[in-house]
Amino acid sequence: MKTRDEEALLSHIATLLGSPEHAGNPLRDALQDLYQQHCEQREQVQRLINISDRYQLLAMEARQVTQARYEDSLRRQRKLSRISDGYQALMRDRNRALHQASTHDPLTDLPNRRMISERLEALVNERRGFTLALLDIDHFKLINDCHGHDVGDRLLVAITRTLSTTLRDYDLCARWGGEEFLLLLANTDLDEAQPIVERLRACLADVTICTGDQKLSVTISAGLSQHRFGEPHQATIKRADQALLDAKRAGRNRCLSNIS
Ligand SMILES: Nc1nc2c(ncn2[C@@H]2O[C@H](COP(=O)(O)OP(=O)(O)OP(=O)(O)O)[C@@H](O)[C@H]2O)c(=O)[nH]1
Repeated sequence: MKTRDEEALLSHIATLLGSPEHAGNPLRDALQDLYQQHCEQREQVQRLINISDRYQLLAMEARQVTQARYEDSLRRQRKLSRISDGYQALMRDRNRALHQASTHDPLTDLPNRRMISERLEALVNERRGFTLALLDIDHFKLINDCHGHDVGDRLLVAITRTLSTTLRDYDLCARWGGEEFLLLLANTDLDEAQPIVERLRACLADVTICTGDQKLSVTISAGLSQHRFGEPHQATIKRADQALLDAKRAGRNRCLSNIS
């Protein structure tokens, strides 16, 4: 029954029950009880509906609070993970920069003494053959003294560029000291290394830089030595250094090999 019909019926019954005209009707008491009972049940149902509505409202509010908390925590987690990603990228960059700084020379960007020493030690441990060439710029002090340290630096960088482009991909060239470079020619014996270093010497002699209206170039001296199996790499370097000294003493601008 529709609520409006029910309301009309109840109102009609109430009118009937209140009318003195029906006071003696034998069905009046039964109708009165029925009316009473119906009204009580109606109130009870209404109370249940109210409780159920409140419960659903509370449940909905609880769901909304939970959802809001979940979204908030998700936002925080995303923010944290963005911060963590950024931090990790920063650490990666820092580590890369630190590694580069600890293994490379800042002026020329060539591998430094530490890096080539580690490579040499590895080659010795693996019992792989190699030849070393120690290169030294002739009279470099004169360049610094006559033209200044900045010009000396530019010349070092220009020489480095030619060294890097002239060598084979698998050779390694490191800045060994101020104006000294150490070339590692892996899997190469002295006979093969000599023409390579000679060619390099010729290329380096062609390197020029301009300062004012002057063009500057330099020559280099080189000492070569082949690694002997079983000896530490320092011994091979020492022999290359001795050959370099011989090249300097013999007048510079030449390559000499240590075959002793
Ligand atoms: N511009 C510049 N000069 C450097 C650098 N490192 C070392 N030097 C200079 O290189 C010069 C090396 O001089 P010496 O060892 O006397 O040798 P040299 O004048 O080249 O003479 P020889 O080796 O005997 O031919 C010094 O003047 C150092 O100051 C550098 O990074 N930049």
